[in-house]
Amino acid sequence: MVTMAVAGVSGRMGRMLVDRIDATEGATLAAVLERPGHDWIDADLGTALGGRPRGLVVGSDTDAALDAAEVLVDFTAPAATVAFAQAAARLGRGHVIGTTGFAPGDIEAIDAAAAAGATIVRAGNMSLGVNLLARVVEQVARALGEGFDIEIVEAHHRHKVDAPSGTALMLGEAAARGRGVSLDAVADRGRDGMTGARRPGAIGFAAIRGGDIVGEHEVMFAGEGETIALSHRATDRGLFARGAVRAALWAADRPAGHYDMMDVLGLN
Ligand SMILES: NC(=O)C1=CN([C@@H]2O[C@H](COP(=O)(O)OP(=O)(O)OC[C@H]3O[C@@H](n4cnc5c(N)ncnc54)[C@H](OP(=O)(O)O)[C@@H]3O)[C@@H](O)[C@H]2O)C=CC1
Ligand SMILES: O=C(O)C1=N[C@H](C(=O)O)C[C@H](O)C1
Repeated sequence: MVTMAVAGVSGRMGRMLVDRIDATEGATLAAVLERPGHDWIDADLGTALGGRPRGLVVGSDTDAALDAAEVLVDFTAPAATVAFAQAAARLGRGHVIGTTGFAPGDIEAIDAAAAAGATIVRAGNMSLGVNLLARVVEQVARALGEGFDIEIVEAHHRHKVDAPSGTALMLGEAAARGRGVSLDAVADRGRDGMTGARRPGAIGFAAIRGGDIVGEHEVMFAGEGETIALSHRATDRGLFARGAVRAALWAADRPAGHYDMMDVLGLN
């Protein structure tokens, strides 16, 4: 039985993770966390979720949660995630990171935590479909070369706070890998006003925000006289929770390191 803790348990993904862990054979929910000062702190999780008490109290003490659990599943916010990774390193635990919106320095801190003893699985998208799509995008980008312009369009619900989405960046990285370039060198992340003509070799990003859209991504390869479009549409957030719990089961008996969902799915 793999013991798991969920961070950000009151959030959209936090609630999904509780349901998914409860439904997964071989997984048990051992601790739940919210940020200090949150309304749910010290409440029984079952009651906070509007049901019966279940004898699990919402806390804000990361070390106590990691004493109780082998793996922390974390869909929260960048600053919180970096601190969780450092705690996972200190205590030698697994850390599944679904959080997006990181700055480059955050990724360096997560890498350092993995090097210092945490078993980290991090992915901007935990679904099988998107991870397969990333593989296909890499191959298509390699095959087509710079005669085709790459544009990535993503759409999400009105509450999303980061753009481009973690998934869009993951797909951009895959396309850049296919072309043998660094995404940082070619990304065009926002156009407005007199932008000038498209930069040759750019990988462009556009973000739509509205309503309750779960997550939609399209990678467009626009050439002369033809366009190829590869897309993924998530219709149920439970999809991401399923992938995250699979990653947590996988991480429980792996050595420390920084892995991604391709490792979990056996696509690497
Ligand atoms: N990789 C993937 O497959 C997916 C990734 N995501 C990503 O997951 C993240 C969360 O998304 P979502 O659930 O929609 O967002 P929500 O805002 O609904 O949930 C985030 C939760 O984290 C809590 N939180 C913030 N700081 C801390 C902290 N220090 N300790 C504990 N809890 C904390 C928030 O509390 P409060 O509201 O009080 O600040 C909130 O409850 C986003 O970055 C999103 O992009 C989402 C779906 C899939
Ligand atoms: O915030 C979300 O909701 C999602 N975030 C992830 C991202 O940034 O790509 C994954 C998914 O698209 C939903």
